[in-house]
Amino acid sequence: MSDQGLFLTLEGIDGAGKSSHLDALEALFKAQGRTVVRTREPGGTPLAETLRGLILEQPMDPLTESLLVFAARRDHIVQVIEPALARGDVVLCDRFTDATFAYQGAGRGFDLAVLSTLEQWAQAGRAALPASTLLQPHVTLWFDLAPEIAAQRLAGARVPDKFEAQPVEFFRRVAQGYADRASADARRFVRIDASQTREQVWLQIESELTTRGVLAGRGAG
Ligand SMILES: Nc1ncnc2c1ncn2[C@@H]1O[C@H](COP(=O)(O)OP(=O)(O)O)[C@@H](O)[C@H]1O
Ligand SMILES: Cc1cn([C@H]2C[C@H](O)[C@@H](COP(=O)(O)OP(=O)(O)O)O2)c(=O)[nH]c1=O
Repeated sequence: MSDQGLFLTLEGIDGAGKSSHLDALEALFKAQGRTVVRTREPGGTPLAETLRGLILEQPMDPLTESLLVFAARRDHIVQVIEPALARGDVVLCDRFTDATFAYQGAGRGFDLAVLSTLEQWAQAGRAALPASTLLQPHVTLWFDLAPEIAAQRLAGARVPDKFEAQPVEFFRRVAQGYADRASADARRFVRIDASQTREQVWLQIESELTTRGVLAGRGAG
C-alpha cells in the first residue's frame, strides 16, 4: 500500500511562535521515515517567492494584495504541493489559505465572499481532485496568542515587514479571523496555546498530533 500525503499547515498572527517549531516538526516526521517538503506562503516556488517580496514590501489595495496572494498560491499548489502529496510526502507549510481569510479578510476588511471566489478560481482545473473539491490542509496548527504578547516578542527581534508594522488593532482583527476559521472547521484546526514556553508549546504540538493519529504511522492523516 502506498503512503498517503499529509498536508500540515501552521497559522497564527505574526510573532505567535510558529516558525520556532518548523525544524523540530520536520525532524519528527523524518524520524518516522517520511519525506518532508518544507515550504511557505506566500512563496514556495521561484515565481511565488518573487510575488512574496512584492506582497510583504509594497503598499497596495486589498484586492491587489489578495490577487497576488492567490496567484502565488496557484503556482505553489500546482508546482509543489499537489505533486508532493501525490508522492505521499508530508507537506509542512508555513501558512496557507486561512492566512488570506485572516489577514486580507478580517485584518484588511476585504470581502470574504470575494476571497472564497478567488480561492475557487485559484484551484480551478487541477489534476488531482474533482473541480468541486478545494484543497485544504489535513491538519492546521493554529498558534493562538494575544496580539499584545506577540508584539512584545517581535519588538527588536527582526526588522518588521509591511504586516508586522501594523498596529495591534490590525492583529486583533486577524486573531479574530483565525478564531472564526477555527470554529468553522474544528476538525481540521488544532489550537495551540502559544502563550506558554517554547518547550510547553512543543509538548502540546506532539501531544495533539499523536492524539489525532498523525504521528501514529506512515500514511496517517
Ligand atoms: N514560546 C515562546 N515564548 C517566548 N518567545 C518565543 C516563543 N516562541 C517564539 N518566541 C520568540 O518570539 C519571536 C517570534 O517567533 P517566531 O517563531 O518567529 O514567530 P512567527 O513565525 O509566528 O512569526 C522570536 O523572537 C522567537 O524567538
Ligand atoms: C499566506 C499569507 C500571508 N500573509 C502575510 C502574513 C505574514 O505577515 C506575512 C508572511 O508570513 P510569515 O512567513 O509568517 O512571515 P515571517 O517570515 O516574517 O515570519 O504574509 C497574508 O497577508 N496573506 C496570506 O495569504
